Amino acid sequence: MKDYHFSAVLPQHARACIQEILRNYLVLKEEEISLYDAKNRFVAENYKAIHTSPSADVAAMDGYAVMAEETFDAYDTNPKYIENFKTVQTGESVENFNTVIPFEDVQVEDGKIKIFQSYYPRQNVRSQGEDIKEGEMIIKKGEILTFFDKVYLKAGGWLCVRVYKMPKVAFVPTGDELVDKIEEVGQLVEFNSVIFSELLSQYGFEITIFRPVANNLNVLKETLKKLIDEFDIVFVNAGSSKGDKDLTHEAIQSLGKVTVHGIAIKPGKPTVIGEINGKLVMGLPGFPVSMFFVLKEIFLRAFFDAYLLNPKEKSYFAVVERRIGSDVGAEEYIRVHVENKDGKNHARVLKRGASAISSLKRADGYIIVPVNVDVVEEGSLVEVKMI
Ligand SMILES: Nc1nc2c(c(=O)[nH]1)N[C@H]1C(S)=C(S)[C@@H](COP(=O)(O)OP(=O)(O)OC[C@H]3O[C@@H](n4cnc5c(N)ncnc54)[C@H](O)[C@@H]3O)O[C@H]1N2
Ligand code: MOO
Repeated sequence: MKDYHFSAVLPQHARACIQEILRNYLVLKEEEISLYDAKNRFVAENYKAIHTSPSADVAAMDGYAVMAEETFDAYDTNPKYIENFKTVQTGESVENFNTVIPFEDVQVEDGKIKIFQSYYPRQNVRSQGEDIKEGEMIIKKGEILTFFDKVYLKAGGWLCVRVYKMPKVAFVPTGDELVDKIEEVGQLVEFNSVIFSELLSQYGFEITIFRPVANNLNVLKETLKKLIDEFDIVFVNAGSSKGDKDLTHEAIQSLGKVTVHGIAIKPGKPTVIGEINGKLVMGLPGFPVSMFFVLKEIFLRAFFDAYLLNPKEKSYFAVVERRIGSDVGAEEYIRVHVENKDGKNHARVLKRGASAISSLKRADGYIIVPVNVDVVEEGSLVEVKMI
């Protein structure tokens, strides 16, 4: 008789299993690419600024570079003529002067400039190294390149950057009911591939999405056998729990080894972690919200830790609007809408069902309720991880 019983390991154990499999075969390669192509990539080296910016004290306005001290006794009823000056454009070195008077503030008479006020030293001057100093750390090995990291790298003298080549991953949806467009009652649109692709492309994974595979053990096994040679990691979606048509566990077990079936998380419990020919194969739950959290909180966290990568994820703090109950025995991921009222962030819990993507669409983020916590009291301050 089929075993319908479901056990579950702690999330940290599941992550450790993923890391152990990965460490045995997957070394991240590196490549050097143009900064302009380095979208969502992790750098493979420390980067320090090669030059200082600005490289000298420069004018912040078009005008006349002068010594501020020569202007101190000038005011509107006591204008003063200055002979010692240099005409400068914005960004040009002020050389031996320390202040810039904008063109529009002076009158030029007989090769001298007539000024009507005093100026303080360094007025309208950008100091050497004000933005970037030679040798300053711009980005550390393992960090993801953000928008302004790249601007900073270019300003600091780098045109190309060494980044990690992320693994080639395959996404295989399973289920007879899945189609791209509904033509018959009972069919469902396959959209989990969009979640997979959007999420993993944020971190530069090389993603291939396959057409849905039928609920047939032999077909699934043949598919996995083929893909495991070509890809670094294979993800099978749906069929990961213990229904009669849930074949992921059996397919992986018969071709390799299953190390985890069931993780103490909610949603996302029916997850399979295994290996075929030494490579990681994961069975992700079919419900979209469950799949999202398994990828984000189990797979990606394990992956980033294994390769010392820092995705620079953002979170903020909010006050819980109403008491939240949670199951003891499962780490729970609760979607929240966050609103700022009277200068304070308030988190309101959204629908908790794992089948409805509307809760993810409306969510600003989610909070993590640890395995051993059953209540988060109203008014508690919680960390909201951004989606
Ligand atoms: N007897 C039990 N039944 C279920 C359990 C359990 O513990 N015992 N767990 C429930 C939980 S929790 C989840 S989560 C789901 C996930 O299980 P499966 O991975 O086996 O997923 P399926 O049943 O095959 O599919 C669930 C649902 O998701 C739809 N789906 C699947 N793939 C896609 C896709 N690519 N795009 C869009 N939607 C997809 C599928 O049509 C189903 O409606 O199991 C519970 N059952
Ligand atoms: O794991 Mo299921 O994902 O609880 O809905």
